[in-house]
Amino acid sequence: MEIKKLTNLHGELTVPGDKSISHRAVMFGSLAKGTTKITHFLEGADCLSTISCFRKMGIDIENNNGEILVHGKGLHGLSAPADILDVGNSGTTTRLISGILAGQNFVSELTGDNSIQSRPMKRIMTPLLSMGADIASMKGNNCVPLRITGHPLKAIHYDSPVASAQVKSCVLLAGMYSDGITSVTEPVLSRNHTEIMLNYFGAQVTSEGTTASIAPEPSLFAREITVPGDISSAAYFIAAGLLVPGSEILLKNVGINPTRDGLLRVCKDMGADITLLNVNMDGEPTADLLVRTSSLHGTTVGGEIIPTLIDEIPMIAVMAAFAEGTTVIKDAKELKVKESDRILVMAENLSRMGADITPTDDGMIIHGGKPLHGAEIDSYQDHRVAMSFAVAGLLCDGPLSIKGGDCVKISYPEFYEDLYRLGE
Ligand SMILES: O=C(O)C1=C[C@@H](OP(=O)(O)O)[C@@H](O)[C@H](O)C1
Ligand SMILES: C=C(OP(=O)(O)O)C(=O)O
Repeated sequence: MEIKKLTNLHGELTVPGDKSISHRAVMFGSLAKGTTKITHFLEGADCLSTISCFRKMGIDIENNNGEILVHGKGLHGLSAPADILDVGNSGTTTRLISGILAGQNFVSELTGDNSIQSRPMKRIMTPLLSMGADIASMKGNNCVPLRITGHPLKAIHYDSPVASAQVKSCVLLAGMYSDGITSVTEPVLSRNHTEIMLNYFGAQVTSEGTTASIAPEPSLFAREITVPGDISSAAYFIAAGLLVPGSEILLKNVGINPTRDGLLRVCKDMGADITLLNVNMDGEPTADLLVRTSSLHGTTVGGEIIPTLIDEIPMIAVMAAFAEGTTVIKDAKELKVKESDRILVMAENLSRMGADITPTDDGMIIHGGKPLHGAEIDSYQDHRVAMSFAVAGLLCDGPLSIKGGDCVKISYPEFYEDLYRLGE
């Protein structure tokens, strides 16, 4: 994939629906009674994997030109899949569905692509096993393929060693099939879409600080859900709008849930000109983001903000390379266990472009402002890496190409079209 140069970016864009919220809408809609209607659903490969898994468990899911109808069958309405469930590339599908499968009255098996087969699943197996679940890694390496023999579970309190919404959600979902109140405390608050949406469907979920609790056996009822634009997808346009000279873009209806909006706070620290318009705080908060070219400087990103921008760190690393001064990213060890090792992959590729970047054990140090040249970038089939370097390619000197650039289909199938449209 060759990245075309753009002189400036102008106009309006509605980014696709939030990936985390799209997954959850299909899952919870499947477990609710009645028909859930989802608009602005993200038709990326990850969310299509979630749809395919629930179809295999007997849920009728219609896709009418992007409007999704999930004909839910209630908490105990799933049926045994005839076939192995394919989670594709999606960590969210794998970890959330495992919590649901642990409480069913049937056996299921999950598998996925090479990347997902090397991502850690012990983090969900540990709490599920302590709830009495029967879950095993079929290769004995704590990764997928997983085999789950469902049955009723014991309620637990789980002190999670990682701030992970996937772990938290897995335990809360298993808690729906348990014999009492199940709760999870995490070291730092992670995204809370599960808590918000399960309550909307009729479950009783409470949150206090970094602890979320759920009551068992909820009656979930079908809902209408409009998925906000994904701030993780908006991130590439925020960065491009800030960095490409003479740009002004309006990103419409972007989700700004405080457990997801860390990127906006970091951009502000770096000197960005971003104005929030039409802020709507009902349910999942949203706003239109007006982004204008700004001269950026380095910053330090670490601590409690990390889970609120974890998927945006590849883009922040590229922004830091074009900003003046030093940026330190720390407390972000989780980057090593995403679709690729995002610390090493960002350091390798940015170095190829001539950036001054040092990977560390839990992040990276970037001395920005050096002129960057084009290079051949390897995405390692990681969608966030590909999109971050597409933005870098607009700005560097000379041509930039991305190996495996079509992996953007995981979270943003129309990414290149949207980018080039704003540059016309
Ligand atoms: O719950 C979710 O929807 C997600 C949680 C995060 O992962 P972790 O829970 O592993 O931090 C994030 O990186 C992922 O893209 C989506
Ligand atoms: C880490 C990501 O997703 P998942 O964990 O669902 O594969 C991501 O989208 O950046």
